[in-house]
Amino acid sequence: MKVGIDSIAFDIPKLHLPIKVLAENRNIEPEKLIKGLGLHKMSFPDVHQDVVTFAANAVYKLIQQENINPSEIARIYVGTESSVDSSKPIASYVSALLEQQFGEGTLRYCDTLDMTFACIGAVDALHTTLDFIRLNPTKKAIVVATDNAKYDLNSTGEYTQGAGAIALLITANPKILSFSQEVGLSSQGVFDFFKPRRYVSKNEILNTTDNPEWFGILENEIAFYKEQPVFDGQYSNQCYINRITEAYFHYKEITNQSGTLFNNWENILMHLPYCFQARRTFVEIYAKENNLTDDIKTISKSEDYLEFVNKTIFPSEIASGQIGNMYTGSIFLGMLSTLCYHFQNETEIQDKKFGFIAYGSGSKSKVFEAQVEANWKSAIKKVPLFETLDNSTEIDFGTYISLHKKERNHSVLQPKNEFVLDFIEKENPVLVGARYYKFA
Ligand SMILES: CC(=O)SCCNC(=O)CCNC(=O)[C@H](O)C(C)(C)COP(=O)(O)OP(=O)(O)OC[C@H]1O[C@@H](n2cnc3c(N)ncnc32)[C@H](O)[C@@H]1OP(=O)(O)O
Repeated sequence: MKVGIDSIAFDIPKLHLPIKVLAENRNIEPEKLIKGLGLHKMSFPDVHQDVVTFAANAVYKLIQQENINPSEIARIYVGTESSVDSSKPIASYVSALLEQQFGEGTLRYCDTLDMTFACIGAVDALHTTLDFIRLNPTKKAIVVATDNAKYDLNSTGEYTQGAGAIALLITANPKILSFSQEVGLSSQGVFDFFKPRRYVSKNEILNTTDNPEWFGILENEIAFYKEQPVFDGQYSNQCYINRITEAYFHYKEITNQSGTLFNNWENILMHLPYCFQARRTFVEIYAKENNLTDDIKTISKSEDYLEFVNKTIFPSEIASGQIGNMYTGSIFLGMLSTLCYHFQNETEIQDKKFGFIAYGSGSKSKVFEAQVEANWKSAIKKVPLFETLDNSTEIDFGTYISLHKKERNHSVLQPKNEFVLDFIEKENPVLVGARYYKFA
């Protein structure tokens, strides 16, 4: 029995800052970001948007697009590393919002859960959900990746920022992709990128320029939740390369393949923390598989490698360069970008294989395969990815800074037919920190 993705929907910020504007304001050569890292636009959430609204809107669109009876959804599993609460999962916010629209009790028998492992959490949610459908082939399940990839101002991560959610309907006999059961793995506990919970004094918090979100007061101390990670960029790249290379060769070993594994893949879908991460790192695997002994920089600039990248990796980069990092959603955004690219170009990819190379800091990589199914075109036709990107609204540098510092009281764009953040409770002691949402 085949199990995989039957339908896809997404929700992303409607605002972006052109990367050239960010570069000019940070005294960085724009060409470094555009030609060196492949960045064009950096999407940024409006005042009324957060990881809950992205997830709820993506799932709501998926349900409407496929005309699903919400009471038939057996599980909603969220992959995220931007949770808004240390106990209550985003999935429980999503099910409550769906019940607001479809009626109380409609999701009472739906299993809801969040999974966290940096950028690979949604791939973990996908794998456990594929197994669930293998055991329960008549059921429908949803996996949603949602994140806000927010970095400190002036950091090397700042130009890679982005946000949004991708929802996947997982069923037996799927229309779009069916997945292999085997998964290549590599994991090692490291500190390349993480988000420590910090307890700081009231003075420190009042003097910070970050405008962190507060969620609780412990006598003279304030528990402070910071959205931005602590990270070492170049070290995180090295961890990424080590893990993906080990997981790739582990997959090759457990599937008993002796030839060049990636030659079986029409496209390669990797975690893209920024647009060119895949092309800049896959070259290590490419060199090993082809027994190339030149230095990596020379191989990465070779005509053969560039031709290979254009065919296998470029389609996944199109959306990434316009949105930025989506953390858990990035690998699925690359997948959607690739499918929309083939649909637009009328390429026939039925029965072709995609290779997935996922990474989460901390660190873990998973490598696995999927096959394109017969009805992929009818399903992808419904997903307006490139049209949505073309309609994004440009903001200026001052607006970006005010959004980053949470200094604005009003949205830049008026919300339209979507779930929005209404308010966060600050007074009532038994509800302090509770987040309230509505459909606007
Ligand atoms: C979160 C995870 O998934 S872990 C894996 C990735 N880590 C992250 O995303 C953490 C956050 N990000 C970061 O810290 C940084 O953005 C990094 C580490 C990804 C990139 O670091 P930077 O120091 O900005 O860039 P770096 O020096 O590595 O690369 C710049 C590229 O632009 C190129 N470049 C520089 N100037 C120019 C120019 N004027 N014209 C064209 N290209 C240029 C460089 O040659 C280099 O490309 P190459 O190595 O392919 O030749």
